[in-house]
Amino acid sequence: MARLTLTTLQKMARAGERIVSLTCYDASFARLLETAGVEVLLVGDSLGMVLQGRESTLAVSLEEMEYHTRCVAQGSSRAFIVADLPFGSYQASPREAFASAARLMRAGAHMVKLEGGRVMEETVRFLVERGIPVCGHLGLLPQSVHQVGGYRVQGREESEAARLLADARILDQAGIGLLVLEMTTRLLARQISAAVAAPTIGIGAGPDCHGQVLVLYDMLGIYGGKVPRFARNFLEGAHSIEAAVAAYVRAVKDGSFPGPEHGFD
Ligand SMILES: Nc1nc(=O)c2c([nH]1)NC[C@@H]1CN(c3ccc(C(=O)N[C@@H](CCC(=O)O)C(=O)O)cc3)CN21
Ligand SMILES: CC(C)C(=O)C(=O)O
Ligand SMILES: [Mg+2]
Repeated sequence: MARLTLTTLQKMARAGERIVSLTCYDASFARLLETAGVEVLLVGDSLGMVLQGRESTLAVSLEEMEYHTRCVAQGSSRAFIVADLPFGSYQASPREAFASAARLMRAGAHMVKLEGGRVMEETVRFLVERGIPVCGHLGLLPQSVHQVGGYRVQGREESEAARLLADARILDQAGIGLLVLEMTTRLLARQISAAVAAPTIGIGAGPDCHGQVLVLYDMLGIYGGKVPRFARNFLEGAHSIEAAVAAYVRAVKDGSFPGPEHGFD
């Protein structure tokens, strides 16, 4: 089977077919996940928490992201690979972002993801104009955890929701190809999903996004730290890891995941 492209993902979203994504950090899981039907492999800086045991994503280096991106790319032939730009590798300037993004693309990513709204407008344009597809990330921004003061739901206040919706429009206009929405209210995620051209991929953002993503270790129930309420352990009741991932793929496709208990009103 041929490689999934951004164009195919965007067509799926427009046709109402939900996009299925999981985080992935190595070759063996890359093969297993895409064989089970996962379409987007996200090499997330969450690896700082689930692989390295740190309490935030801030310490993850660009070298580490390159290494894991290379591992995932080696094991994958079908999925669309998105790699996180880690903290400190892109915020200072569009040029810094381009240099970092180029390293992830050369490691095998098909798109890079960066956190932030209007402050990233110029950077998104700079990368996209130079041929690097960009995924936005709004809502809870784990790289800003010490500014926000914790991993909390975003957009509950009306002014905050209005700012996030405006940020989504700005990123969309700047040329993002996908948009991750993390830990927002269901209503805000629905409004953003209707307002932007880029397909939205939700994590703790309710069922109305164009797709869903979870941290792999959360959906297999093997993360030792605090597991967010929006995650579900799909290994429970499954007889193998492959079956657990297949159950996740089915649940996202048929809309049964996420349920109300995995979201925020
Ligand atoms: N294992 C793991 N799963 C994730 O989803 C994840 C990471 N790591 N690392 C990067 C970010 C950080 N995330 C987190 C981390 C903790 C909570 C959490 O503790 N949430 C509580 C509080 C909810 C609230 O205050 O409203 C929860 O019960 O969900 C949420 C998201 C999401 N991402
Ligand atoms: C949870 C996803 C969206 C992420 O950014 C990560 O895994 O780092
Ligand atoms: Mg991340």
